[in-house]
Amino acid sequence: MKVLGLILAGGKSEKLGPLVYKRASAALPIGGKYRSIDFTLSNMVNSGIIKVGVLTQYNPRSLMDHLGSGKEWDLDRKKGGLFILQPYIGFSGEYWYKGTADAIFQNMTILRRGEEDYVLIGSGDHIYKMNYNDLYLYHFSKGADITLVTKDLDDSYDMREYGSVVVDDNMRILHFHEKVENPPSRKAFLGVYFMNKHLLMELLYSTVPNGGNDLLLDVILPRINELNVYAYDFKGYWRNIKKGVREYFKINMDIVCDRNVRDELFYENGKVYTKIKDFPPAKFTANSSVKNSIVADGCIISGMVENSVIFRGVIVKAGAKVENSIIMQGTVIEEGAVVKNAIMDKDCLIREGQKVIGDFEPVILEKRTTI
Ligand SMILES: Nc1ncnc2c1ncn2[C@@H]1O[C@H](COP(=O)(O)OP(=O)(O)O[C@H]2O[C@H](CO)[C@@H](O)[C@H](O)[C@H]2O)[C@@H](O)[C@H]1O
Repeated sequence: MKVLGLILAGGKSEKLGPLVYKRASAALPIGGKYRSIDFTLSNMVNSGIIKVGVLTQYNPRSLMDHLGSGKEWDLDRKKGGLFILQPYIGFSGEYWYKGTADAIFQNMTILRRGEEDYVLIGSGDHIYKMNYNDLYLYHFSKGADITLVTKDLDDSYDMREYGSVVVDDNMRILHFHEKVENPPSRKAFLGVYFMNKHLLMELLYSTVPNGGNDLLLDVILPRINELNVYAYDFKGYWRNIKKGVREYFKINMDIVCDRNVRDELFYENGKVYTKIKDFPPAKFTANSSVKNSIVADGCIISGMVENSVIFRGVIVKAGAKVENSIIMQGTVIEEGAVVKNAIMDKDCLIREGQKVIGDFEPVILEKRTTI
């Protein structure tokens, strides 16, 4: 069975503030060396998908730079491969994507021409590890037209931010309430769809030209009773960086502090692939002290680092302290500086003795800030 992968990566994620001023959320650095999109893209490749279209729109430069030819995911290939699907100016006008359905509709050629029978749609914002083969088997066993991946969310998620799903005893979806004030259940839609490609094409042809631009709200939900739409419960770790700065911070801290999360994301069901950069190994000098942290290649640590994620090429000089923080590539923290509860974007400079201290809400320093 051949499956086409589509990754929605074009939304503007306003809740991430300065972190997405210059990049798409799908390109946000995660866990010391990855970008957010690596997780869904690697899940697809690890599940045997060899053709993937990435739908981009908002701030695509660094995302495209990261994806390149797709070789890191083994997608630079003659059959299949990686397709970056950006809006374009055509003969009869400009075509910004007006929503998720419109984005796919405008790239109908990739659906029409491909030899795949099925399509799996995911998002570049989600951090999880999943083997989609189990989803396919489930879909066929239920005789489903469409299967949506769901999860029973605990109290650490605000259910008002998610689609809330009500199912019958057989997991067929009876009701779907999109981001409502009083969600009827804690079973949330995770933004992953699986269906027959020809069904998707039919649905798009009959919806998008009539002004329905959103895949969930305009294409799927109006037909939820008419089609067999099933929920597939995912039990593993799943979070969405798009939900805000705290969520982004939490995901990184989960990777540092929770062994189960690390095992699940990085040691089960295949690897998470990413763009490799040839930095030398990290160096810890004689007076450094590093506890419960991730430190990437190219770093030179002479100070103290605790409960933090330190990306490539960061320098923490003698006597400096970094605690509960995410420090992105190329930042320099000079002698005696203190950084606590902070997210520092790339190439910042914290001068000798300066303090950058956030509280429950981490303080964010934009790219190339000097303090
Ligand atoms: N014009 C465009 N072109 C290309 N890509 C675009 C796009 N507009 C948005 N996207 C991308 O599509 C994905 C879905 O974004 P949406 O804004 O449609 O929904 P959201 O993630 O808030 O909720 C959805 O996902 C959550 C789970 O995260 C569910 O609970 C909820 O029911 C569901 O609506 C994101 O990855 C986004 O970047």
